[in-house]
Amino acid sequence: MVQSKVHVPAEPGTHRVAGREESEPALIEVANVTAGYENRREHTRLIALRDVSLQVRPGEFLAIVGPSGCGKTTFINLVAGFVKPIKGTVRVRGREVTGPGADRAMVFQDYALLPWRTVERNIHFAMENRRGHVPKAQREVRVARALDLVGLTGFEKSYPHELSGGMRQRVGIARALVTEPEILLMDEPFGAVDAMTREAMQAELEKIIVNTRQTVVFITHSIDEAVLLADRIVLISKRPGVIREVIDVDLPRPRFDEQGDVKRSARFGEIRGHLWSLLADEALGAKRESGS
Ligand SMILES: Nc1ncnc2c1ncn2[C@@H]1O[C@H](COP(=O)(O)OP(=O)(O)OP(=O)(O)O)[C@@H](O)[C@H]1O
Repeated sequence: MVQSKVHVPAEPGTHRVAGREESEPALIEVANVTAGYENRREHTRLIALRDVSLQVRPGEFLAIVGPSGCGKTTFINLVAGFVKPIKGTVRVRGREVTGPGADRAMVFQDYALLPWRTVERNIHFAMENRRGHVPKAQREVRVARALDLVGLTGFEKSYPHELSGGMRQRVGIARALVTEPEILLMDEPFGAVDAMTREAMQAELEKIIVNTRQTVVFITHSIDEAVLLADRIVLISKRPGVIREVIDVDLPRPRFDEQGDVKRSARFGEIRGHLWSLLADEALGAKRESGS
């Protein structure tokens, strides 16, 4: 495995968010994982990730970036329990992941809402399919709280087709939050919304996780989004994916304010520039290999 940790020196006065110190035991532990997909018809196997090891601390916001097809979704699906490793182990709180569980919830890029259900019924749906019965009164309270967190109070009776893309994605986030999972897995959640909505949703997500203190694994194709949201950024190189670099983002929080100070800071520019050059290098490497 190629795993280096670049040291982009920290600015004096910046600090880590409480509860995210290096010494804390890992919440998610991915150890020497190789994962891929069988093609039964052709008796072949595609290796998507090779010998990946990574630990995520409780309350940490981890962003995953890398070229298309490098295995980002495969990584998140391993943690979700949708994909099983060929080699290695994935553990959450020390217990091996053998399938999906109530401690993890996924937010998908395409919202994955049920069109025939109202907003509140879509959110209830997440609790209907969980082991461990939540009493009805408590379910109502949880739905109201999740809607409040994503700023959708008042839209309980609306149907998905009556909402904008950004609002639909907020329903997707509320549906993940309502089960009160320890870990939020987000696969390019803002990829389908316009730039303005995306910024607003990034700010909202930061507020939510400050409130809930959830651990987040977040896939994005946007360098700015990764730097704005993450405590650490993992760069996966082209297939078969290996971890090329892990970057600490030591920008102070909250990172979203009316003046947009963080985005204008020299430190933001430094980290962004570093990530850009790594990704450009990946893209050039892929071009060289394909001979174009
Ligand atoms: N269900 C599947 N069956 C077969 N191959 C798959 C399957 N899912 C993914 N792959 C392959 O595994 C590799 C990694 O895919 P993955 O979706 O994890 O990449 P990604 O980094 O998330 O890509 P993107 O950024 O384009 O979403 C790709 O070559 C893809 O074609």
